[in-house]
Amino acid sequence: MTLAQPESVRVGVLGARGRMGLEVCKAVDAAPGLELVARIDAGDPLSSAAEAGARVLVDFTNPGVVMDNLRWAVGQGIHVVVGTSGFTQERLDEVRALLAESPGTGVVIAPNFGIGAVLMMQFAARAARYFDSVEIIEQHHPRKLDAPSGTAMHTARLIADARKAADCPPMPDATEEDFGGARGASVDGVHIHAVRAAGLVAHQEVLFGTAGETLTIRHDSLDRSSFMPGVILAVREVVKRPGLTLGLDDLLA
Ligand SMILES: NC(=O)C1=CN([C@@H]2O[C@H](COP(=O)(O)OP(=O)(O)OC[C@H]3O[C@@H](n4cnc5c(N)ncnc54)[C@H](OP(=O)(O)O)[C@@H]3O)[C@@H](O)[C@H]2O)C=CC1
Ligand SMILES: O=C(O)C1=N[C@H](C(=O)O)C[C@H](O)C1
Repeated sequence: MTLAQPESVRVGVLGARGRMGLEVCKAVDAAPGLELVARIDAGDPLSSAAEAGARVLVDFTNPGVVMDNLRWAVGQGIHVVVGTSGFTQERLDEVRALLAESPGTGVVIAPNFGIGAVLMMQFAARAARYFDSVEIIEQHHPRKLDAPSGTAMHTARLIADARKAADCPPMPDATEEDFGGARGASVDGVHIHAVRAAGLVAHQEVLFGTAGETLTIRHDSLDRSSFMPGVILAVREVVKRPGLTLGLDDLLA
């Protein structure tokens, strides 16, 4: 008697020739139970993913095209794992509205698939209420298109929410003159400083300060392989989770 094998999950990668896309194709190819059926990059028709029978698409493209990809995929009932940055509240609301029209379809959007980065964000949210000041310094390779990074923006929002919930007063800051953005970008009241330099991959520090002490929480992605366990976990989970899942926190719980 032969036992029926569970069918493998057919996966397509959008942005397949990019820095992340190349790594994701390798990781999907090597993952038991997943089958890489489509590698799609700029200029390739999205319809080739449907023709290849992709059940899940992984998107590592760029903030300018990711919403079109999502509109198409969710319209087809194809689950999507999104790593691409650039997700504002308005964009997330649009994704929720798209999903409401396509019950049963799942989308996971994670600002960062690195386990250490997920923990860094959780720890930062936990610490936020206990310090007078907090600023974020993110550092990336110079070919990154967006600044601040999606991870830094998400961290800032988590910190702002935690401080609001704890009724924290505004952070002390006497700056009156700021020549050309020296204080960085303010996201929900949290300052983010974006560094771009050759040799870097993806790094972030969250610097807390209060009377007589500081706390620095730092995460470094030294290689893009750091993101792969999180991406593969999301591909396996998205087929079981209709609707929008934001971040990896629920998947790791
Ligand atoms: N969530 C996470 O953990 C991580 C997220 N990221 C994010 O992922 C995104 C990609 O990063 P990275 O791989 O470094 O970027 P790359 O520029 O190396 O790769 C993006 C790829 O997408 C291609 N592309 C552009 N338009 C389309 C389209 N319409 N359909 C399919 N492919 C398209 C690009 O082609 P072309 O160059 O010709 O335009 C390029 O090959 C960024 O937003 C980055 O911030 C990155 C690392 C980790
Ligand atoms: O472009 C990158 O490289 C990265 N992008 C993501 C972001 O914008 O936060 C995740 C990670 O920082 C790497």
